[in-house]
Amino acid sequence: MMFGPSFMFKFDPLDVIKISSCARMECWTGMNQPKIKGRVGKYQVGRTIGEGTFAKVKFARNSKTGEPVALKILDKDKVLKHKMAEQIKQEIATMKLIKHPNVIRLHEALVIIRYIIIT
Ligand SMILES: Nc1ncnc2c1ncn2[C@@H]1O[C@H](COP(=O)(O)OP(=O)(O)OP(=O)(O)O)[C@@H](O)[C@H]1O
Repeated sequence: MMFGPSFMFKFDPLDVIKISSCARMECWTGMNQPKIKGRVGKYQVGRTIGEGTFAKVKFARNSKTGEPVALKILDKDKVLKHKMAEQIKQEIATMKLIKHPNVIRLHEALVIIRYIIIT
């Protein structure tokens, strides 16, 4: 297959992973013996700690600082099916602005870039 100027890349903004401060005591007490199963960027990812309607939440640890975090992987198919993309984008934008000791801090939202080649 030849790739030329008639091809373009379309990034899908829905493959999102959210990294927040972890609100579970076990995240902090288990910090010294984490069962790390994989890696996403600078985060070492461990076991699943919760599941919601649209996402699975896993224990993770910032490999540079050692800080435990909650890594939330959104289920793209469910998000699309329930037309929740706009609401999730809005939630991310709002959470980034909130810095309060009693509110979970959203550290970052990573877009997992995949591409579809359009001819
Ligand atoms: N920052 C966090 N720290 C620790 N545990 C978390 C964190 N975020 C989510 N969880 C756990 O993961 C579960 C699923 O979270 P999620 O945000 O996907 O859904 P939910 O808020 O419980 O419900 P819904 O899907 O209806 O919004 C939570 O119930 C909680 O147990």
